[in-house]
Parts: sequence; structure tokens; C-alpha cells
Amino acid sequence: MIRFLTAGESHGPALVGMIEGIPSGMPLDSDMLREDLSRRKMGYGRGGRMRIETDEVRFLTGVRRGVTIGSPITVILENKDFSHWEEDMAVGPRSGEPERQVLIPRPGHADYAGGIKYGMRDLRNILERASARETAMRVALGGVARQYLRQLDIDVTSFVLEIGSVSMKSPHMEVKDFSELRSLVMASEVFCPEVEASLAMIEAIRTAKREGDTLGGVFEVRTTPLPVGLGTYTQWDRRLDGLLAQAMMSIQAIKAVEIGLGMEGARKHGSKVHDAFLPAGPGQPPVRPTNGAGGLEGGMTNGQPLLIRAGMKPISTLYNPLPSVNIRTGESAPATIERSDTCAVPAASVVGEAMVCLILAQAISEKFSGDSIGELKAHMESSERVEQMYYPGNIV
Ligand SMILES: Cc1cc2nc3c(=O)[nH]c(=O)nc-3n(C[C@H](O)[C@H](O)[C@H](O)COP(=O)(O)O)c2cc1C
Ligand SMILES: C=C(O[C@@H]1CC(C(=O)O)=C[C@@H](OP(=O)(O)O)[C@H]1O)C(=O)O
Repeated sequence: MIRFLTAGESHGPALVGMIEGIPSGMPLDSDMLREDLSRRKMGYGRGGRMRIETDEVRFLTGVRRGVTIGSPITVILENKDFSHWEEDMAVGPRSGEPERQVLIPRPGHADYAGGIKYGMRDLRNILERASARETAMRVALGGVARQYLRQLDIDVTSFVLEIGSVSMKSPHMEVKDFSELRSLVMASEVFCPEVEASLAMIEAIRTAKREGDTLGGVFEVRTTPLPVGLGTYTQWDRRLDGLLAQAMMSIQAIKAVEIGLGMEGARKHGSKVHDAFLPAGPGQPPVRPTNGAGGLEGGMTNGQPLLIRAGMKPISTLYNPLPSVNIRTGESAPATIERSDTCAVPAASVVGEAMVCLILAQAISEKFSGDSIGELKAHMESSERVEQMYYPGNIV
């Protein structure tokens, strides 16, 4: 079983993470991790913090000479910004009050509910962990999961479909080649593969920033075809659609998740939504010319690529702030302004990829298990042989 946890405050010394259950014998390519972490820092609309952080990861355990050894893998990622916060964010005791306290909650952020929940009058104690800084560690651990999936020839990618009211013209584009999609995405400052839409998105972010406002948007994560039968319908909490939705929704500011046609499908007739089966000849799995289901039926993968979308609300720190209330004095005051992003949908799309990698790695390890990569592959191959017996024409 693969499980993972993260820890760390946004302006504290470091983020740390642990992932366990990764089999032995898997080479870990740090360049691949670095690439994911650097993509997460990008995107037009990110704030000044991204110029400070280098997001260099260091493995502390579970890896020897570049190869996993089956023990828990721990990762550390320093917050370079800590050098500006050493007094305020010191771990050891200090006398007096910290300088940079937060007393006026930002509508939309975790400040108010977290302050009451943890009984903290300095809301910095809340925002430090609620902050999406934590997603850097998810991307580091997701990078480990991505390499596990690569061992099984599974690839995961993403792109931005909408920012504010600007949408791609062809949101259901067919993608044959992930590397082609990746180059289109990386050529765009907002990770949108359509040039015209990209330019309009950048303009929308620029305008929002000028007005002291912020924007959200929608991104999609896609995979190459997945093995049949990850997840199960037999118990509610083991359905893969539910686990993926939870993982996506757990990303800060994600407020909507769709699988396949999602909400659009809810407005159509069944005949326009479901994916017909066409015979492909004896001994062959039937062909599905469409993928409205997004690769999941009955809470299980059906052999098609996974298509999952997420909707991100606009960033809640506004340079032109909404009205709020000082929680010490009870007086009305504009909400706190902290250095902030204007739009972070491109960054969130990279976090979405990481979460999909982690959940798929978990589902694969549950179905196929394997203490070493060799054993995992052997289990998968034998499962494929069993599956082939069920293809139409092969049933005896
Ligand atoms: C990659 C990323 C970057 C973010 N950057 C900011 C930011 O700069 N300022 C901000 O107020 N919120 C930012 N957020 C969103 C907040 O972290 C989030 O709204 C907050 O934790 C409250 O959680 P909720 O929106 O899920 O309710 C970001 C989210 C993501 C995924
Ligand atoms: C640090 C990151 O994102 C941060 C997420 C965030 C928030 O409130 O979620 C607020 C901002 O923090 P700061 O005020 O320190 O600039 C973002 O920069 C990151 O993505 O690595």
C-alpha cells in the first residue's frame, strides 16, 4: 500500500514529506522531479514569492545510489523565504509578540474558520499551513509516484482550459501524443495549448491584477490508457472516482471536479453521453470510439484514458480588499493584504497531475502489489493474461 504525508509551514524553515510503499529497485530521476517542481512555480499571474524559492528537493531516506530500496522515502524542500522570517517563524521560544501578525481575516481564505477552530488570535498560525506552499511537497511526492507509473508505461499530463471567463475553443481536443501536447502547453505562459485563448487569458489576468482583483479557472488532467479494474464498486469508499475527486478537491481553492463529460453530460441524453462498444474481432477487447465516461465506470478504470477536470476559485487575497472585521477590536477593516498570486490555475494544474499520480499509484499498488518493481511488473503481466481470457470469443 502506498501512503504519503506532508508537513511544513509556508514561511517556516522547510517542507517535509514522506511516501511509503514504493517498491525497491526503482531508479529515481531527480531531473524529472525538478522539472515538475519548476513547472509548479510558473504561470502568468504568480506573485513575487516564486522568484525567491528554488524548490530544490533532497531525499533523506529510502533511496540508495539513485535507486529505491523499499523503505519509506522522505524528502525535504527548504523554504528560501525563511531567511526573511527567522524571528517571526522561529521554532524555538521567543519573548514578546511576533511582528507580522494577521488580525483581519481574508474572506475566502482559511483565516477566520481556522482562527476559531484552533483558538488562535494571530491568524498567521492558520495561513502558514493552509497556504498552498504545501503543494510544492505534493508535487515532489507526486513526482515519485509519476516515476512509479512510468515503470508501467502510464503517463499523466494536464492543460488549462479556462481562466476567468476566457475558454479554449476546443476543450475536448483529441490528443494522440502527450509530448506534442506538452510542448504546446509549455509554450504558453498559462499552460493553455491554444495560442489565441492563451493570449486572452494573459490579458484577463493583467486586467484583474491592475484592478487589485484575482481570477480562477479550470484545468484538465489526462492519462494514457489505464489498466482495467483499478478501484471498485463494491464499497463506497473504494470507488476510484470518489478517491480522485477527493484528491483534486483537497488542493487549495479547488471547488469543482468533473470526470469525463461531467456537468455537460448531466445536460445531455444518455445516447449522447455513453461510450458504445464495437467489436474488434475475436480475442480482442471491444473498441470504444468515445470516452465520455473519462475512463471510469462503476468507480473502476475501464481501460480508457482518465479525463478529470477541476475548477479553481479566484485567489482570495485581494489587493483591493473586501470588507472584513479585526478579530481583536471587532472594528470593521479592509481584509489583510499578504503578498499574493493574482491567478494560480497553471500551477494548480501541475498539482492536479501530482495528485492523480499519487492516487493512481495507490490504486495500482493495491490491485497488483509487489515489494520490488520486478514483482509488480510480473503481477501486472499475469493479471493481463487472466484479463485476456475474458475478451469476447476467448471465454470457455
Ligand atoms: C498553487 C496555488 C497557489 C495559491 N496562491 C494563493 C495566493 O497567493 N494567495 C491566496 O490568497 N490564495 C492562494 N491560493 C489559494 C489558497 O491557498 C486557498 O484559497 C486557501 O488555502 C483556502 O482554502 P480553500 O480555498 O480550499 O477554501 C493558492 C492555491 C494554489 C493551489
Ligand atoms: C508559496 C507558494 O504559494 C503561496 C500560496 C499562498 C496561499 O495563501 O495559498 C500565498 C502566497 O504566499 P506568500 O505570501 O508567501 O507569497 C503564495 O506565494 C507556493 O506556491 O510555493
